Amino acid sequence: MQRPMKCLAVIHTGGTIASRPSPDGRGLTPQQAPSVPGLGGVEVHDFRPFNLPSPHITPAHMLELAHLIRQLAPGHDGIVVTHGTDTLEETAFALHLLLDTPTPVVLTGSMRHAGEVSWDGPANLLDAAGVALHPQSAGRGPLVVFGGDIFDARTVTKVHTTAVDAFGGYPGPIGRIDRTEDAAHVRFFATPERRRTYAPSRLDARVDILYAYAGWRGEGYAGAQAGADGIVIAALGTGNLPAELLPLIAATQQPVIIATRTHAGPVLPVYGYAGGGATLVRAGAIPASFLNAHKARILLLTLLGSGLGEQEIREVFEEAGF
Ligand SMILES: NC(=O)C[C@H](N)C(=O)O
Repeated sequence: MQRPMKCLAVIHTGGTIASRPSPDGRGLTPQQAPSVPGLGGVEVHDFRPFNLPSPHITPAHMLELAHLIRQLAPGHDGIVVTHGTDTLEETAFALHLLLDTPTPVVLTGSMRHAGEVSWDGPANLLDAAGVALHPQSAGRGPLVVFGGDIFDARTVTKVHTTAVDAFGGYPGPIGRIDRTEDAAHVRFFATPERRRTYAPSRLDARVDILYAYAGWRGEGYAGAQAGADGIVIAALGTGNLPAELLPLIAATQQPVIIATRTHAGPVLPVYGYAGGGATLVRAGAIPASFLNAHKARILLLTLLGSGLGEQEIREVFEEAGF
């Protein structure tokens, strides 16, 4: 039987978009999920699996969200996920790796809370709903909509701590939504590359991220090597490190992924001085391609949770299977 009108699922997870100043003066806390303003002719179903500031979101929450979306997708034309902005890109990328549903899934949030004159929650929510219900959004994988820009989950990243245009990332938005009084105008400029999806039973491996800096001699590395199932390093430039790291990486049994702390561009094994990218790869490290360190971590968690071994993990990163 055909559904009478379009059905939108809105999954609220917390974040500033659900926050208010706490009555006891502690500061902002997630309290009340917002409702989608003025969506005529659309049946909206709200879900609240948890209500958290996004620094409290874990990979287990991401897996739970993926299960919920899989259940909801067949009965809805689009799905919006509201989320705190701090870790939104990690959840978006996890869903990108976990979901193969054609139903559009769109994440959004806000940078200002409901008590501020510049509250951006309602506009972002309405934009996200407009994109989620747009026929051309299907089959593109999870998207992030913020400030009218549409981003793909693989490349989007938070670029500002306070501005309402808080999201960007190289090479930028893949589309745009603008609203006039009576219509939403959605334009896509690019189609995301094909991606592989994975079905891990758990996302509970321990993957540590270490951040490189001038003069790093490997402080903190031993702890990661002793306890983690995998290590991601936010390295320098095209994926280079101080010389002291080379023997440490060569002696590590777990996968070591080399990302970059630079904000855009690939990791390439070109430099041959001790600690240069070429020497790290010869020592067994795996370049993260264009993924930032925290997305490389989500990918490694997903691959470890799917039971992949080191060689298969290497192939996924090398062949950009994400
Ligand atoms: N704008 C926000 O949503 C930031 C908030 N700290 C969060 O990520 O939950």
